[in-house]
Amino acid sequence: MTVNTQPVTERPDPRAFGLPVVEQAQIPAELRSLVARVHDLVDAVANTEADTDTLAEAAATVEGVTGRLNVARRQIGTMVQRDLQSGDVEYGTITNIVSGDTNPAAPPLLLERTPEGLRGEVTLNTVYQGPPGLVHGGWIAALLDQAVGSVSAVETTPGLTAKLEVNYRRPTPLFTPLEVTAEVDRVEGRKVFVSGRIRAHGEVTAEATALMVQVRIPGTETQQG
Ligand SMILES: CCCCCCCC/C=C\CCCCCCCC(=O)SCCNC(=O)CCNC(=O)[C@H](O)C(C)(C)COP(=O)(O)OP(=O)(O)OC[C@H]1O[C@@H](n2cnc3c(N)ncnc32)[C@H](O)[C@@H]1OP(=O)(O)O
Repeated sequence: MTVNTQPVTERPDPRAFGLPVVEQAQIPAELRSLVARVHDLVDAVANTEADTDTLAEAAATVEGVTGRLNVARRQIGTMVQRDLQSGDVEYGTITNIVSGDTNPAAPPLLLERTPEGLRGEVTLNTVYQGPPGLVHGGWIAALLDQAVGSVSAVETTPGLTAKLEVNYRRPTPLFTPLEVTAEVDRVEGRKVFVSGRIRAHGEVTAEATALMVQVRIPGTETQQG
């Protein structure tokens, strides 16, 4: 069910909360490349059995690079503005652990609008491993939290997760395309009831229901209840 209760023009601008906003197109290609290289680096480090000389040399190199990058850091809470294929505008935290554009630890999960809600595909490597060969249950919850939070933000207004219930139906495999979907089920005042699921090979491996509570937007308290 699509619940367009909030016209795009009324979506809150994070700048009104004092948060800096970066347009997605303004993220330098060089930073995107660095994020991808470091994403691969984390996987390499997690799995390497290289000799100790190589490990020591790599540690020194990485330490040096880290120092050079830390000379200029973003403000905490910096947001990224994304233009979805549907024409909608979405805001997200730029270092968001699941979807953040500049976070090498993010898989990342990229979501697009569908007639029902949001949909994305992601394949996870051993960095996200819990049981052997399987995705960590906390990461399954993180993917679902992100999907339901985003669908609530895109179809209504942004909120915080008040409650998230996850049912783990089947093991969720690594190195397998995972389809993540989410939709808004109903809205009651500031409460947005949402649901989401993860499928592997077309079969549901995990599903969630959640309650998002919309952030109070200054000047709209009476309309929001
Ligand atoms: C900051 C500005 C941002 C601007 C722009 C943002 C753009 C972002 C865009 C896109 C992002 C999408 C991606 C994100 C995805 C990830 C989401 C997360 O991981 S969120 C982090 C984890 N969650 C928390 O840390 C919440 C901690 N909890 C709280 O802060 C509060 O408890 C909160 C906000 C949830 C509610 O507090 P209250 O004071 O605003 O509201 P009350 O009056 O307590 O509740 C409102 C209604 O909800 C019910 N309610 C609240 N919690 C409930 C619960 N656990 N179970 C059942 N009902 C609950 C209450 O009973 C009440 O219902 P009745 O109006 O009386 O009918």
